[in-house]
Amino acid sequence: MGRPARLTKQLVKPNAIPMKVSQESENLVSKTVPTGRPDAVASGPSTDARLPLVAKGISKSYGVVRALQQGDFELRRGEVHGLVGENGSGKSTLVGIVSGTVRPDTGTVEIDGSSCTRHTPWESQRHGALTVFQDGSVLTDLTVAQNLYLGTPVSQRPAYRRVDQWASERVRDFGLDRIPVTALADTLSPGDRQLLEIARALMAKPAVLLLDEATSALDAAGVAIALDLMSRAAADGCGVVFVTHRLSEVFRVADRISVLRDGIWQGTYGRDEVDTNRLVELMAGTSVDVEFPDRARPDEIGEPLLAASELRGIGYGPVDLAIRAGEIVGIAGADDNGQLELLRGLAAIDVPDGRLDVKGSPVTSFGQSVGAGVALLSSDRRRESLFQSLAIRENLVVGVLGKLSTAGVLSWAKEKGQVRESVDTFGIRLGSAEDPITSLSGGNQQKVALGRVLATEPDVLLIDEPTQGVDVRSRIDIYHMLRDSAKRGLAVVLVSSDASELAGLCDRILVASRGVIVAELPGATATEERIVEAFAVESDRSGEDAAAVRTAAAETVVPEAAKPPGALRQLVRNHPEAMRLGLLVLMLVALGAYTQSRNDTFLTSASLYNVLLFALPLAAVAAAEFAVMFVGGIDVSVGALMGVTVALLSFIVTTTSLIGGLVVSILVAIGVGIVVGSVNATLVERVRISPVIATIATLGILQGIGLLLRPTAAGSISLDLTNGLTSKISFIPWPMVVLAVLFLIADRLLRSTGQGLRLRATGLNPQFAYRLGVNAPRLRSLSYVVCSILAAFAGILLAGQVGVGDSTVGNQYTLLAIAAPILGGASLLGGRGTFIGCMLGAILLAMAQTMPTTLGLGDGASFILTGALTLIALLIYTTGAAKAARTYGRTIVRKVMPSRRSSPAAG
Ligand SMILES: Nc1ncnc2c1ncn2[C@@H]1O[C@H](COP(=O)(O)OP(=O)(O)OP(=O)(O)O)[C@@H](O)[C@H]1O
Repeated sequence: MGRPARLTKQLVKPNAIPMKVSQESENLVSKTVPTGRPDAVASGPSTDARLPLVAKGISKSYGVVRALQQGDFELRRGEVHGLVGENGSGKSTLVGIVSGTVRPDTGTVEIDGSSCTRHTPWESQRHGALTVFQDGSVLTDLTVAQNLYLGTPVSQRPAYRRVDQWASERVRDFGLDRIPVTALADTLSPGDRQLLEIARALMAKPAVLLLDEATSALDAAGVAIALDLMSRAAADGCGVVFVTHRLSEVFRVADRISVLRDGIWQGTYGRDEVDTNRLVELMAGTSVDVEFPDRARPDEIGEPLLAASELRGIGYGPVDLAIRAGEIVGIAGADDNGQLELLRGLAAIDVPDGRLDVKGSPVTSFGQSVGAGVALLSSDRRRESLFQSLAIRENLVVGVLGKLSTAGVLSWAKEKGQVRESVDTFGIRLGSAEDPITSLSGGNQQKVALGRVLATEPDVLLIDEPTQGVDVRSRIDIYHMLRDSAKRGLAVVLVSSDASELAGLCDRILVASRGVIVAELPGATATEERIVEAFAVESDRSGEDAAAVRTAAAETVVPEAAKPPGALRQLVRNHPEAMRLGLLVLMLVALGAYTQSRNDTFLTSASLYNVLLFALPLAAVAAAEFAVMFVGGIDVSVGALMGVTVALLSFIVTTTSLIGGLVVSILVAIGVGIVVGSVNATLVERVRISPVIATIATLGILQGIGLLLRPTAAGSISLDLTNGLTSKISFIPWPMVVLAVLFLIADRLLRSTGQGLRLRATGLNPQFAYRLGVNAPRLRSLSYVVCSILAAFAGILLAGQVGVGDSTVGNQYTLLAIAAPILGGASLLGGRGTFIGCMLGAILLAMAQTMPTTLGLGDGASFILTGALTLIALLIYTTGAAKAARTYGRTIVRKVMPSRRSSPAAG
C-alpha cells in the first residue's frame, strides 16, 4: 500500500511543517487578527511616499452575497503582495474593482496617486494598473501580436502597420521569442497563453500589476519564468498583487501576504511571519487536515477498463497504455508535450488512429466512448466544461437528467436532492442554485463541473487540471472524492501541471514528451522533484533541455500548422475570408452559367443590369447590417427604416436637381439614421434589451411612422434623382461602382487599423475586449448608429428605383439584409466577414430572386432558392473549416512524430 503523502510537503515549501491546525490556534487567530482591516506589517521592501495602490473602505455585494466587506488594502512600491483566501472569499472581486471591471458599492481606489472615479478598465490602465485575469483575456481568433497590441495602453501602442515587428521585439524582451507572434493565439498552449498575458501586462511598465491565478496553467518551468518576471517587475519598482491557491508559490515570491475569508480581511503579514499552517488556518478559520488520501492497495486494482494500442492523433502518439479499475494515473510533462491531446484521444475525440478499447470493446468515436462509460472533464470551463448560459442547478443536473426523471418527466424533488448532494459534497459556496453559473467564483465553478461529471457515475474519468483554481481545503476534498470513487472501481486518468498533485495523489505517473510516453514512475516513490527530473532526463537523452524541447515543438508544430503544403491549402488556412469570397464568386458563376444554359437572354447587358439594380439597395442595407453584426449585434429594423426614408424623400425631394437632391437626401439619411440608431443603441446598451427584441420594437414603430407618412404609395420623388441613381456605366449602375470602392476601402481599414482590430475584438469577445481596455459598449452603440445611417442611405438608393413615396417597399429587405452578409462570410456571433462579401452576397441573392422569373418559375422558387443558397454556403463554410483543421492536424502528427514508440505505460 502506498503511504499517504502530505499536501504540505507537496504543495508548499519543501520544509514546511506538516499541518493539522489545532482549535487552540484557531482561537488565537480570532483573538489576534482584527477583521475588517489588514495589519500594517513593517517587513518587506522599502516604501515610497506615494503608494502604487490604495483601496479604502471597499465593499461589494451581489444580491445577498457579500463578496467584499469594508476593507482597506495597500500595496507598496517594489513588493510582490500575495493575496490568498478560499474559493469565493473575494480575491477576484478586489482584483476586478482595482482593474475597473467591477464597480464597488463603497470605497475609493487610488492608483499611483490618481483616484479612480469612473471604474472602467481604461481608466485603471491609464493610471498604471494592468491585470491578468483568472479566466484570461486572450482572444483566440486573433494573432499573438494583435492580442499584445489590444492589451497595451493606447499611449504605448505602435503604429498598427508595425504590429508584428513590435510584438516580436516585445516578446524577445521577455525571453518568450519561441512564441510566434503571427500565429493565432488559439494555437498556443494554455501555459503559453498565461505567459503571454503576463508579458502583455508587463510591457506597459505598470505601477501596479494584478495577477489573478496567473500561474494556474503553468508547469514547473512556466512557473519559474512567471515568478521571475514578477520579481523583476517588483525590482523595477512595480507593485505586484499575486492571487493564487498555490501557497508554495506565494512563499517563493511574495514579500507580504494578505488573507481574505468570506469577504473579510484577516490581516497582512510579512512572508517570514507566517507559515503554510497559519495561512491555511487564517483562510479556513478552522483546523484543516490536509493529507492526501491513501493510494490504492494492489488488491484494489482491477481489470483494465481503458486500453490504447498504437493510438495516435493530433499532437500525440503512438501510445500504448492500459488503465485499470481502481487506479488513478497521472500524465505529467512539460507544458505542450501532447498530454492534453492524449487525454482527448483517450476519449476518442476526433476518432484517432490506432486501437482504443473501453471495458474490452473497441470504441471509435466520442459518442461510443461516452456510451461505454467514459467521462471527460476539460479544464476549459468557459467553452467546454460548463454551460455558461445555464443556472448552477442546471449545470449540476444536466448530465443525469435520465436518472432524475420518471417516464421522461423530470422530478423536481429528485433534482433538488441531487443539487443539494453536490453542493454539500463539494462545499460549493453559492447564493442560490438558480443564479447563473457565471456568478460563482472560479474555484466554485470548478467544483460544479466536477460535481456534474461525477454524478454521471462514469467507469473511466479523464480529467484535465482537476483542481485548477480550487483552494487548499477543497483540493483535499476533491482528492478524497476521486480516491473514494476509484475504490468503488473508477479508473481515473488526470493531466496536471502541478507535479506535487501528481506525486501526492496518483498510483502511477506517466511522463509525456513530444506526445509519447517516455517514462513511468510509481506513485509511492514519486515526488515533485522526481517528476520534474524525469522531463529533464528525457530532454538530456536527446541532447536538449526542457526549453529546447518546447522551442523545437513550437518551431516544428506551429509553422507546419500555419503553412500546410500546397498553395490552395495555404490560402484556405491563412485567408479564410478570401476563401469564402472565392466560394461566393464560384456560386455566382455557377448560378449564372446554369441560368444562361436554360435561357440565353440572361447574360445580356439589360438582364445583368436588372440584377445589379435589384442588388444595389440590398448591398447597401447588407453593409448596414454587417456594421452591427461585426460587433456581435443585430438590427432587424433596417428594412422598415429604408421604407421610412423613401416616404420622407417623397415629401422633401420632389423637384430638386440630381446634386441638390443627393445632398438633401444624404442629410435626411444622416439625421434619420442618427435618431433611429441612437434609440436602438440606448435600448440595447443602456436598457440592456436583447438586440432582436429591441429592434423588432423599433421596426414596428418605424413601420407605423411610414404608414402615417404615406398610408398608400403617393408623391413622386425627383426625376433627376431617380434617373441619376439608376444610370449606368456599361451594364453596372454607377452607385454600385461607388459602393464597391467604398466597401474595399472599409475592408482595408477594418483589417489594417487599430480601430478595426478593436471592432473585431468587440465582436469576437466583448467581455475580453472590455478587460483589455476596449470601450466595447461605446463601439457597439456607435455601430447601431452607423447601421441606421447606412440603412437610410440604402433607402435613398431604393427611392431612386421606386420613384414614389411607398413606405412598405423596405419590408422585403429585412431578412435579405441579414442573409447577404452571412453569405458573404459574416457570423451572427460577430468578428467575421467583409463589406465586399456583403455586396457579393447581395448580388447572389438578387440573382436567386430574379432567376426563377427568367426561367419562368414562380415566386415560391425564388424564396426556396434564396434559402437553399444560404444553407449551402453555411454548410460549406463550417464543414470546410473543420475538415481543414483535421486534415492539417493529421499531416503534422505524422510529420513530427513519425516512429516514436511508447512502451513503459502499458499496465
Ligand atoms: N457577477 C457575480 N454575480 C453574483 N455573485 C458573484 C459575482 N461575482 C462574484 N460573485 C460572488 O462573490 C463572492 C466572491 O467571489 P470572488 O470571485 O471574488 O472569489 P475568489 O476569492 O476570487 O474565489 P476563487 O478563488 O474561487 O476565484 C463569491 O461568493 C461569488 O459567488
